[in-house]
Amino acid sequence: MNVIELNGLTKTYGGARGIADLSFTVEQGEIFGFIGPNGAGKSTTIRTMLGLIHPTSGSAKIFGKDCLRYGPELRREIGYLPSEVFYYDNMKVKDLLNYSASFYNKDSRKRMLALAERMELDLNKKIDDLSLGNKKKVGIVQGLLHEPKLIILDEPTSGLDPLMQQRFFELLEEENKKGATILFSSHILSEVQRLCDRVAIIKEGRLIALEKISDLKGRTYKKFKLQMKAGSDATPFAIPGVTEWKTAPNGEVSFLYQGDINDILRRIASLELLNLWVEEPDLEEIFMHYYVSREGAGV
Ligand SMILES: Nc1ncnc2c1ncn2[C@@H]1O[C@H](COP(=O)(O)OP(=O)(O)OP(=O)(O)O)[C@@H](O)[C@H]1O
Repeated sequence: MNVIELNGLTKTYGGARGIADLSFTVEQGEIFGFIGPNGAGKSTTIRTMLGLIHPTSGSAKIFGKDCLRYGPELRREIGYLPSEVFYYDNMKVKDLLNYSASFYNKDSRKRMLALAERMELDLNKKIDDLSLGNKKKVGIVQGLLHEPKLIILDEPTSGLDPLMQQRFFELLEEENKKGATILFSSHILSEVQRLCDRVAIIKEGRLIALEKISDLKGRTYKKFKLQMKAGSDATPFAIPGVTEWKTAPNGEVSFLYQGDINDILRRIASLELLNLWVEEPDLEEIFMHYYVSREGAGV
């Protein structure tokens, strides 16, 4: 079953680009990464999905229901962590969380205590006195309090230290095992690599790729680094499939390659080399390729 379904979703802000013609689905039980550089349109997409802003055209459905028409009903089933959290600073953490819990027909007290303990959040502190990372934890507990079926996280880890990030990821994995579907928006690519099954890549408001993480990592790209003898000719590498071409003053050359591995090895064999390395690129390097250009060789 599709938990999220976007069809040609478009939002312009007074003529300026927000998002354009976005279509993708997220299935029940997935941890889905939503990746893009700053200003790509991630928050706009999420706010439209939550029924908080009106799309200019196209539609967004959650659990098969239109996000605008059924907004309030759907939001009860969603845990949302916005990229920036704002609170009434004078409140105590527990008062805020109890207030949030009162919107749902569940007794969330036990869950609140368990989540707060897990995330080392002091419920008796005033929100005013909390650091940025601790405020983020309030948002996390608030978002997960009602055991939502869909968890939408917009840049969730900013401000969390590495230990807390780890705890948070474990928590998300547990929620996912219990059946929650998760949409995780980020520009930090290693997070997506660690947690997600599939990823949508968005750039300048448009979807530019939709991939399984395993496909992205496994078969598509290899990273070559080679040290050529001085004065060697690099033209054998001016072929489609070679991107991210970089040269260093010591004659070292590196590039990403996508294509028939025999083809590139024959070209390498035609050169006089001092050294050669073949590595798995990390996702960062692969995504950079998407961000910068989708065409041709970089030689
Ligand atoms: N309220 C608004 N009014 C006008 N333009 C907006 C508004 N909100 C977003 N935009 C524009 O829409 C585009 C997408 O912005 P959005 O905040 O959705 O991107 P993002 O991927 O979430 O970026 P970031 O990672 O920086 O938060 C940007 O060009 C932004 O300037």
